[in-house]
Amino acid sequence: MTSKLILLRHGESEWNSKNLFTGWVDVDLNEKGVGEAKNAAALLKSEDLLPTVVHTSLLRRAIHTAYLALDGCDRHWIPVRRSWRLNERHYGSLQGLNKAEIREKYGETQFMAWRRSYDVPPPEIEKDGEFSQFNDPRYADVPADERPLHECLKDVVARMLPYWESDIVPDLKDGHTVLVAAHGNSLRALVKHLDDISDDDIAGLNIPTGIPLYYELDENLKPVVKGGRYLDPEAAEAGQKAVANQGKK
Ligand SMILES: O=C(O)[C@H](O)COP(=O)(O)O
Repeated sequence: MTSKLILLRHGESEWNSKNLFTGWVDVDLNEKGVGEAKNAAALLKSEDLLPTVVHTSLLRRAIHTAYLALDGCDRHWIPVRRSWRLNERHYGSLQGLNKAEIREKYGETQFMAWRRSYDVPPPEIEKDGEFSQFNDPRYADVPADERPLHECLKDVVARMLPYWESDIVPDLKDGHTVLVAAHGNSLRALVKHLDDISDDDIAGLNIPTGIPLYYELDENLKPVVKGGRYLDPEAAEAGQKAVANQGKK
């Protein structure tokens, strides 16, 4: 028996369009992002891929996207599970800063090391800084020494995988069609795991906003088709290029 897993990065956010590093800052979708989330619903419906359970992060852009995508295919009533472990990568002291300005100031190599290297985290954020979430009540249950002040992708893999194993895998094994509505880098971490992508090669993988990526998984929860399948491959390719080029304008 195979399992059905749908990964969905939130639609474009207010800060995506302003080209700002976002990370754990809780910004909402912009109008385009709302449209993308509604379009994701249409894509799911057209393939009869109707989720029976949804997992989201604790950030409103993913929560809002999940709601719109589910509402649009009449699945607004399914069980929802949320975890900080699906949050975007914590972008440390870069949160709130403009990507093009950071690229200009530090150069392409450092900029890309912070964005896409596997194990170079951006600088730590000050705990009480303007864009810090250290004292946000939604993370009160996360032990203080596990509440990140910055993260590289390796850190995201380390905090996301326990949730995959403890909460998502059991739903897949129970036969659910699982929707994971999350973020560019938490989904890169999950795709790295699913497709067994090397630490070097993951640098080249970008996830577009708002386009469902469907994986059929075998009994060992390995993809039947490596890389899965975007429900709108053309739009996904354009979206991936746009993400790759962020900071260049
Ligand atoms: O947190 C952010 O700024 C993004 O949404 C993900 O950014 P990245 O593609 O620059 O890693």
